[in-house]
Amino acid sequence: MSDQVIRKAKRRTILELELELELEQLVGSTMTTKDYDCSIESTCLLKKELEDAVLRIGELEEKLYNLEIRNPRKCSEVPSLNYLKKKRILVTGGAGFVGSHLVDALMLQGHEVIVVDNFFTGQRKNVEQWIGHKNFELIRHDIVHPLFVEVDQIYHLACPASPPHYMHNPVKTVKTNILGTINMLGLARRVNATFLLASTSEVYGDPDEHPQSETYWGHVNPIGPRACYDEGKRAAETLTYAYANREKVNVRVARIFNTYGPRMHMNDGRVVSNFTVQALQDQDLTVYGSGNQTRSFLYVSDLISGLIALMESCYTAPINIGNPTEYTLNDFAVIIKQLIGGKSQIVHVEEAEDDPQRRKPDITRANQYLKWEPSVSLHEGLQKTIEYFKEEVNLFNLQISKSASCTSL
Ligand SMILES: O=c1ccn([C@@H]2O[C@H](COP(=O)(O)OP(=O)(O)O[C@H]3OC[C@@H](O)[C@H](O)[C@H]3O)[C@@H](O)[C@H]2O)c(=O)[nH]1
Repeated sequence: MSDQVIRKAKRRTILELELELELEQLVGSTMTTKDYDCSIESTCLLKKELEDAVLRIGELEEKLYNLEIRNPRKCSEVPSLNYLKKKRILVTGGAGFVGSHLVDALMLQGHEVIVVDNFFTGQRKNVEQWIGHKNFELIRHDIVHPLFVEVDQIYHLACPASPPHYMHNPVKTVKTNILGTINMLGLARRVNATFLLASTSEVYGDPDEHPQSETYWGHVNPIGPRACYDEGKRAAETLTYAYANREKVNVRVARIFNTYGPRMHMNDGRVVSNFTVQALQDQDLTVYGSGNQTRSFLYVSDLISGLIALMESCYTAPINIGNPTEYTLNDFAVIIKQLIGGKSQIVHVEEAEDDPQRRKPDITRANQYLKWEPSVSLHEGLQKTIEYFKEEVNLFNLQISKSASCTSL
């Protein structure tokens, strides 16, 4: 689906919300006028009628949604591949931020894609452009339970990736990484599928080697607040190579560094979404700790090309996928502020526990074996991300004023 079509759909939603809001304000003002003339009973009656109408609208919206699912929508054109080239591909976590961009790319190549997501952080709207397409299937399923599907490739992305999200339920995060990965590796073994694990730069912990190359073993606090994710992904890597060595599963391991772009959730909690949304709302940009810690930021389309190149390669050892241009968080806050403008100030708040102090990928391997390197500059990637968040913030503000006007009725 093109950016233009997405933007058009969003504009339509905003327009619809604006209309609803106007209508509600109109009804509200009618009520206030009537309030003076009518008895308390008639006001209550009106309120009841309005509540019934809201319920009815909800029912109709649900019916509309079901109809939309039954009637195939107009999806983007995809090439028709012959049976030798066309693959059946499972993407776990395919309704998430990264997963849904991967799904778009695979669908646009003409493959059959099955998305499995438990919708903890994934969102149906990220993949709804494909619902009804003959090459696409969406399954609500939690991969801590086994899954039986026939596929040629598995991209295993399922797991919350933002620190506040993965810390929210650490036991569940560990279960997803261990039981979920065992289930997906078991599936890969049964159906002889190539398995790609979305691992992370967090396996290096708070690194004492810089930049981080794949041969570095890491520096992780095994009982700290980040351990559920860091150790979970380390265990997932261990399982992946155990299945590769003992069960002859064909595996790939991508160590993904900080990635950003459209479809990040407004409340994602990671720095790109936090700073951008804060700046767009004229709120202070919250730098955790001194702001001297560093990160390097990869635009999501670059990550997707790296993941696909890895899956299609024969390279089985872990490989870093990230952008090697490093920024301090202080500098990054200034960049966001300059791009967005507004009245926000940059403030320093409490440091996050066990926050890695320096992070920058060594991408020599990706360069050498995948001929991959990032192609989108930070400036270009941030412009696209800011445009996306502008629309999200507008939508959010409309929803807030809508619910405020409902409550005041
Ligand atoms: O509002 C904020 C949010 C974050 N930060 C800081 O910004 C830096 C980056 O934080 P993020 O939460 O975006 O991401 P982190 O680097 O901590 O973790 C990420 O690492 C790589 C991926 O695998 C995961 O997406 C995620 O775990 C940290 O130093 C953090 O303390 C702020 O200063 N302010």
